[in-house]
Amino acid sequence: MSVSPVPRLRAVTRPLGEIPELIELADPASPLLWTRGDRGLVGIGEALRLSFAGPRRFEEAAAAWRGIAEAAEIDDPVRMPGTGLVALGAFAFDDRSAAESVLVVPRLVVARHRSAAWITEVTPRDAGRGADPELPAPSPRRPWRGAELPTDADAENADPSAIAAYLAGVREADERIARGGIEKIVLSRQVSADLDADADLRVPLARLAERYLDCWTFAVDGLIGASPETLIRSTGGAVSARVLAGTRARRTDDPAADARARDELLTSGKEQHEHAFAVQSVVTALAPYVRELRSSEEPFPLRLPNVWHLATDLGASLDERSSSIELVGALHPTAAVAGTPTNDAIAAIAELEPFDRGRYAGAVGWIDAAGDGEWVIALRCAQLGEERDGVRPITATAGGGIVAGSDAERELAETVSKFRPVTEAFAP
Ligand SMILES: C=C(O[C@@H]1C=C(C(=O)O)C=C[C@H]1O)C(=O)O
Repeated sequence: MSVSPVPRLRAVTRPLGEIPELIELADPASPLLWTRGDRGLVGIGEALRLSFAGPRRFEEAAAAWRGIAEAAEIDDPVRMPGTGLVALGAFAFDDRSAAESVLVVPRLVVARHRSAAWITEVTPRDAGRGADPELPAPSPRRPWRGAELPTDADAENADPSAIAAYLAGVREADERIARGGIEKIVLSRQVSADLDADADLRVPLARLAERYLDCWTFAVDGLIGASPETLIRSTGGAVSARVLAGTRARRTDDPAADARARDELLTSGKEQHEHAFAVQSVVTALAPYVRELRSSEEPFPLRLPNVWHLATDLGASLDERSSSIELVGALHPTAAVAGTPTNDAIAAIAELEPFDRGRYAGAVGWIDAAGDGEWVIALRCAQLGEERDGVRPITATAGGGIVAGSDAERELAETVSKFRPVTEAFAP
């Protein structure tokens, strides 16, 4: 999409004297949120929405955003990451996806970074200057009835044909890998349910943010989740990323079994090998854009409430002023969510997964006028659809990397663990 004429926006940021409750300020029906621990931002209303599709979606979004940022008048005495003009975004996984990729500029942004808090109002530049933005009152909580996402094969409303298709896909992927030429294919499956159309989406967001402290909890255009995997964080020339690959379910009921699960993950040759693929794919994609790329020496165990992951953190200095969306475009899709080699893995996913991933395994995050921002891989998430007959469909997706010797039933069990953040967040 080309944005012409370029919208001319004014962003006015002012410090806040109190620390706001971000989630409470979110719109209960269409929240815009990005938060982790004592930092984050909530968007209220929309000043501008841009939509992109196809193989050039990242480039087009980066170019459109650069034009909008250059044409904007920004009054920002606070000057921290996320002050001034910001957009939240969500990008589809596949070049051929029917799902829109979007950048949304909220009309109001309320944000905090540790003990600092601020508010930003965005208006058209030609509208004239108004009074300073004021903190709005949160809307009252609505009743919550939730939805039961049938992730277990033996759940009452499970879809046996979808589970059979997933298992057949994993076996076929394993055979293709055994024949050679392709090393890893990430396969996923979907589960759906209906949610009351007037459900208060602050309920699942508060649950995710409270439980998944090491994850970014997000809500952008109906995509809601809490992801542990930082695709790219870019602030003032410093970039970082967190690569995950390798998973074991947590055994929180039995500390000794839980420690064994962690140790097995750390010592498994298969998991270490799969992890190395994923790290290499990020290093190769990032290398042309950065200097002084460094990584944690060995993969470390990342403990989440539902799973253990093998994790590697990367850090580097940005070479030129590439925007965070350009970096996302260069990195996507990593081996963690597609496989290796990338193009063969993407083709295999299109053949073996009987659905469009939409924004699952795409990118979700935010960008500011300088191009800085934070983006995660859209994992542990669900997409809400449009209202029909008083309900909104909710579809969650989870998957895992299939490599030589993967076992289909174990992979199925792993998806159940990966669905947990979302099933528990949306539960009654
Ligand atoms: C594909 C997902 O997760 C990815 C796959 C992992 C794996 O195969 O071990 C681990 C973390 C993520 O990179 C998902 O959560 O749906």
